[in-house]
Amino acid sequence: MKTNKTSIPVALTIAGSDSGGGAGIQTDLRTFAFHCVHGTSAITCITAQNTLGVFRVDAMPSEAVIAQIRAVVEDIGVQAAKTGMLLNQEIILAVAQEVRTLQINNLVVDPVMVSRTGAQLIDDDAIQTLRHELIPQAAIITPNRYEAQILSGLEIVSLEDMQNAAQIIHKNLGTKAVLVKGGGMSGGLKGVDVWFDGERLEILRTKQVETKNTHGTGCTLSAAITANLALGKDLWTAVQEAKEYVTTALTYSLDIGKGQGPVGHFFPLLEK
Ligand SMILES: Nc1ncnc2c1ncn2[C@@H]1O[C@H](COP(=O)(O)OP(=O)(O)OP(=O)(O)O)[C@@H](O)[C@H]1O
Ligand SMILES: Cc1ncc(CO)c(N)n1
Repeated sequence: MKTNKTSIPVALTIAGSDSGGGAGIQTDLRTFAFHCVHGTSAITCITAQNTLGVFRVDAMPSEAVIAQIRAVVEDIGVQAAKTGMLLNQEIILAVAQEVRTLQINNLVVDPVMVSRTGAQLIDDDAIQTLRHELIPQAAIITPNRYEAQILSGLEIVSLEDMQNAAQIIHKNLGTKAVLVKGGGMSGGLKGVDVWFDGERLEILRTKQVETKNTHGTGCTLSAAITANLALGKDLWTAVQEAKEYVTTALTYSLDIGKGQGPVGHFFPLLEK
């Protein structure tokens, strides 16, 4: 039997491993697969994590992160890439240098700094390096409420605050577009995101999904944007379709573990 020689877009995720499979590398690769995009990865750290929390984090040596990125880009090539949990200043610097040297385009930076519950995940030096070295190379960054507060210097409680923060971040940080995510907002703003690209200020609204199982929403959203860019979609279309994807994944979220379960990606199969 002859094999089908399939040409397929390729995306790269530079992120941490989540042993519970709900966020990080695991959900990124799953998201790429459900977009029919071949997923490649550079692992930055290994978390011992489940639906209840993160119990241990081990960083990879920055040389190992560099080697993974080079192995993928120099042989296979990537149409788009995303960064997730980069953990420390040394890894952020290494990633920023590789992105520059290898001329990785269509870069989506999910600036994982603070969890949706408000806990800071990386130290202050690392935040400065993310801000000055990596974010200026991004096509889009996707901060949650708390990350947008750090990057803009604004306290964010209202939709107007989200809009102002998106504009300040765009002006000060040199990224092409900003999506401030509303998962950490209260009341009717949960699920409302704000987009700014220097010209258009848009509000992405969706129905609020009533579930405690929201683990991995941020990773899924940025991975879906990356997959859509790898497929050749423009940035705004990539974001709109990714927002629809994460909303559907939330409505199919998985009731596993004793805490916050992950969003569910199997809906295209379940809906058949
Ligand atoms: N209950 C909800 N209903 C609808 N949309 C939601 C809900 N919770 C989060 N979202 C959406 O999920 C996406 C991720 O946003 P969120 O603010 O949760 O990111 P995050 O904090 O980076 O996520 P994570 O928990 O993975 O770290 C956004 O599009 C947000 O609007
Ligand atoms: C590995 C990893 N990356 C990102 C997040 C943020 O959701 C997480 N909890 N774990």
